[in-house]
Amino acid sequence: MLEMSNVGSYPPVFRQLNAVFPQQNSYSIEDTQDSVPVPMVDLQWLSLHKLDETCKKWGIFRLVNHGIPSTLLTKLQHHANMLFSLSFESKQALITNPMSYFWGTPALTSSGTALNGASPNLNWLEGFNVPLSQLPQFQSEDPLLHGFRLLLEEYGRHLSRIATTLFESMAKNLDLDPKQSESMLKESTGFIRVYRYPPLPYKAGEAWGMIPHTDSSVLSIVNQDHVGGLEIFKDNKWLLVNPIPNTLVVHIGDMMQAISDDEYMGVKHRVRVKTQEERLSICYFVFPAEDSVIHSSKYKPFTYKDFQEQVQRDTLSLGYKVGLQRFKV
Ligand SMILES: O=C(O)CCC(=O)C(=O)O
Ligand SMILES: [Fe+2]
Repeated sequence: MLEMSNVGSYPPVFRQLNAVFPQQNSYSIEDTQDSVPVPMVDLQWLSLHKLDETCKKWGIFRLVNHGIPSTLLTKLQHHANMLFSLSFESKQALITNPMSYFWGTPALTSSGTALNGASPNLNWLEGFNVPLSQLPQFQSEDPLLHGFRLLLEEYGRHLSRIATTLFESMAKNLDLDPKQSESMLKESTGFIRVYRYPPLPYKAGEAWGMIPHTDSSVLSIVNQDHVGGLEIFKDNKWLLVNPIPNTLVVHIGDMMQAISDDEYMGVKHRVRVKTQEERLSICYFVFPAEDSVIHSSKYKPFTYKDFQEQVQRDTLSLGYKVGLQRFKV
């Protein structure tokens, strides 16, 4: 149950309507959403065939036997929760370069600041952006932050191992040009985003933790807590991807979709917020090298930099990302 004393930890924009917390959920996820049997992929006993089929049919899968100790997952979640529960002002002061603290939108500039602009869509979330390759530069005397950094580094090493194994297997399945593959996963392009989705005050009406989108990444790997709220758009329905302990959720990102010539398609997803419970998720994204050209029979040649700039323009002018459609041949 949410403590009123925690309200000072939320960015002010999420507090103004917080005078009264509702006693009951204004809606129930279970009423409107089915839980969906997203396929499981076992990393230890990886079946290339199953992986291929799942990427083609779903664009998303659950990953088990990933080799991340459950104690690391628990410790990281615990640390993230402690950091989020600090006051808003402390987070602004403590989460500094190369990390950044953002809220209201998951769309960030390349330096990690929130791209709020004129966007009419307030996403009900706050987060820490962590560029993994720059993390060693982050120095803090604060023991909580120092511990957080060490955990992120350890977690980042696992995620980079997992993303590499998955990507190499996908590249084999798709018979990708090794030159193209080489620029897709760079040590320098791994990011972690740690999100907290505050509870949605009853009076705030409709708001999404994250509005519907596909990810701009090559691959994204999501570690969600027990609360739930991640939904995917499949067969013309929004379906809940309920949390399963020690199980990650892997998304095919736009860049993987492009180099696979749309054989693997990312699935549109969103995050629903609850009225009484906040949700934590820890997401890893890997992107291509900025300047390497992405070739595809379905899209005009473009670099990830071109793509990101287009996404930023659309986010500012329209309030959402158009994505790969902008590059269709
Ligand atoms: O928090 C989540 O579960 C999903 C986050 C997400 O979709 C994203 O950052 O792109
Ligand atoms: Fe996403």
